[in-house]
Amino acid sequence: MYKYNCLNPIAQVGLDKFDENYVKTDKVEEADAVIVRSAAMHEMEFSENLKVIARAGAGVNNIPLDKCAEKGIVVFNTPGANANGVKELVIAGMLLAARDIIGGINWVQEHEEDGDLVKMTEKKKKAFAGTELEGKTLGVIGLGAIGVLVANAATHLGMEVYGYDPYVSVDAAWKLSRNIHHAKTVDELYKESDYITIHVPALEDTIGMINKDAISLMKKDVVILNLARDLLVNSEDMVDALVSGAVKCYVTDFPTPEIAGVKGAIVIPHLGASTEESEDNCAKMAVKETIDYLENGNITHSVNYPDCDMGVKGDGARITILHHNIPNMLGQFTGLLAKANMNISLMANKSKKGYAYTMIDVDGVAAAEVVDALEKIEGVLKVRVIQ
Ligand SMILES: NC(=O)c1ccc[n+]([C@@H]2O[C@H](COP(=O)([O-])OP(=O)(O)OC[C@H]3O[C@@H](n4cnc5c(N)ncnc54)[C@H](O)[C@@H]3O)[C@@H](O)[C@H]2O)c1
Ligand SMILES: O=C(O)CC[C@@H](O)C(=O)O
Repeated sequence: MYKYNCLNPIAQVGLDKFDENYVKTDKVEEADAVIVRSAAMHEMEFSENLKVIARAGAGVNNIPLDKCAEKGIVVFNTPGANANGVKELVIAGMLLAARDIIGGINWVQEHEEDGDLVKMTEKKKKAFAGTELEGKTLGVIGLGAIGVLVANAATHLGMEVYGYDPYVSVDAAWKLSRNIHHAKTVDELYKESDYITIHVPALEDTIGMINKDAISLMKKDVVILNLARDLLVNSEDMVDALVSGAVKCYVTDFPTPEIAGVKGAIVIPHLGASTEESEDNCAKMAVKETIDYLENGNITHSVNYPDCDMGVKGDGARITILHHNIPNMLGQFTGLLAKANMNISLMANKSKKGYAYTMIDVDGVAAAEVVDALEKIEGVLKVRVIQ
């Protein structure tokens, strides 16, 4: 029996995938698995029992990845599961920036009781006129799951699109329309674009990347969209740019006291992934990853451990070992098993940066003293036996 805890509301269609071997608990300290959306986990203490954290979403900057890795907790996310929801909100954001749709709707609401609303409308509407997206240039920073969808969709709106991503995956490159211009530097993208949208994770080298220096390279009246993370944009520099008119409009999915209420800022309350479809997709993927890890030890879409898959566990025991990526670990594991006269039927070992994962299928059961001995090997972080 496994216990799971949800730190945020998670779509029921995903939780329904947990069968009778799983029970929901409100006590995070007794959970084997935690399913989370945006809840901040950096200050949390993790119990020895916690084996997996599944982020029903893409961004993982709310989770202390290294602390989890050191405690032998595998963290998953759900790549691409909410990408379409975000793409559609980016398109909406560009349209809201291009025309004063919000101002117009607000005006109608203010005058909804006026008897001569129809006549007033025809006089007033020029105040809310705008421009079209067709023919304008869009720069997309980050060509991952969301960036590719946004870039491709924008070409269908008749926009000229530049994409920048020095680390683009082969998979993403295959999906990218051939009409997208490849920006070799982000500065080139800044210079060319009427609209700029950013779709990168919050990392050391991306935090604050949209700052006064970057803005100084952009066209005057540029529209900037940030549905990725607030930290990517230096808010002080953005407020200055909106006030001076260097940036015409800043569309953000992250309300902060500095930016909310500034003229030219369109501030959305983190709704990028808040669609029925995205929430369902994320929940289903997060639960599937969790079950496969708990029951088979397989890792798919982890952000702090390597992916590693040996299929469905067979009749014998499966020993899984999370450990540091250092020399002679495999030799020590197999040596111990050989000494205990245990036969290995299947084995896999994968590494990712400083961490590694070894899966070993043995015939029969795994003796407790062997497990104890494995746990004592220096560099081993967690040993699990799935019987
Ligand atoms: N508003 C929301 O509700 C919402 C929803 C989903 C994702 N997000 C945010 O959007 C981000 C992107 O999501 P995704 O699903 O496309 O992720 P992804 O991992 O598929 O794509 C990220 C892309 O950024 C690229 N990248 C990394 N560093 C870069 C750099 N310095 N310059 C240019 N490109 C760089 C990577 O190569 C990758 O292709 C997430 O990390 C998350 O923070 C927000
Ligand atoms: O869970 C959410 O609503 C937001 C998710 C989003 O920020 C993400 O990074 O996937």
